[in-house]
Amino acid sequence: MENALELSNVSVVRDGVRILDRINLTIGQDENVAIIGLNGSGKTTLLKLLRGDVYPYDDDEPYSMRIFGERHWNIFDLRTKMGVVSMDLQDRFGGMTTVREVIGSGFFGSLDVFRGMTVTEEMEDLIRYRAAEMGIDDLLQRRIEGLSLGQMRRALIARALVTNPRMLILDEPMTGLDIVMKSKFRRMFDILIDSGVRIIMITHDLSDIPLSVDRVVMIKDGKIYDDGRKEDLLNDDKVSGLYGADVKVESTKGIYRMYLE
Ligand SMILES: Nc1ncnc2c1ncn2[C@@H]1O[C@H](COP(=O)(O)OP(=O)(O)OP(=O)(O)O)[C@@H](O)[C@H]1O
Repeated sequence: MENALELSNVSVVRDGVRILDRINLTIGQDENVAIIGLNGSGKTTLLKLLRGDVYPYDDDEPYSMRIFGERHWNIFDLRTKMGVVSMDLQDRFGGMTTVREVIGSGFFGSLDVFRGMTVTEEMEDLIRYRAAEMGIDDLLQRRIEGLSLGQMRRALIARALVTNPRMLILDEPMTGLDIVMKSKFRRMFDILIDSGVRIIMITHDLSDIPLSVDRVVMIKDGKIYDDGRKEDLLNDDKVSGLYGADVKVESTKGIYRMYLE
């Protein structure tokens, strides 16, 4: 089986600054991964690279990047196989858009489904199915302007899932959620993983990492700082090295927490 991702010696340069620096990263199709690192370390740029929003820097040294085994991708096909939930997406929908439209827009990679696009009965079924899976099927006709953060986030996850992607990339999906909602989201991601969806989660908070995500990739200053199993990397030494501060890490029943000494 081909790997989901294979990056070899890949850099991203913006405005003359090397934001990702000769990254080597392979993620198998059965893996679920959390990507952690300080603000500005390059996590979101990595996501943009995978989505085709930014391109590898054509360095003197050769690089290669394969996604689901392919070197070249039609961006539209790629985006149906890789669902993304990110904070910037949340701000880009107008308040009058309904939950159904938000979810349906996932079929077209757009922010509005009704601009000359046909939503088939099969698509409607999938919209309802994913809405029900996220527990928001009663909100389908609601405009998003009055939604809570948790409801909106669920709508965006349903949107990302509507094309039955192989992989879901979550860029800080728990930011702004309260402790109870975070725990619900963690369990929801575990259920999705059980159902066969693979997750790559970018996060600042170790307690966001679902039980079923067992690999951690640490990014520091645009480089892979460390990469391995959760239980080997989420400890005082490694996390303190990553953040450049005295960090204490604790775990209870597979959920990790960190705090500054
Ligand atoms: N278009 C750009 N031009 C110049 N620098 C950029 C550009 N985009 C990002 N950067 C810089 O690249 C670095 C990495 O940014 P990135 O958003 O990938 O970090 P991040 O790890 O996702 O941070 P955060 O956790 O704060 O979201 C930052 O220093 C950022 O300022």
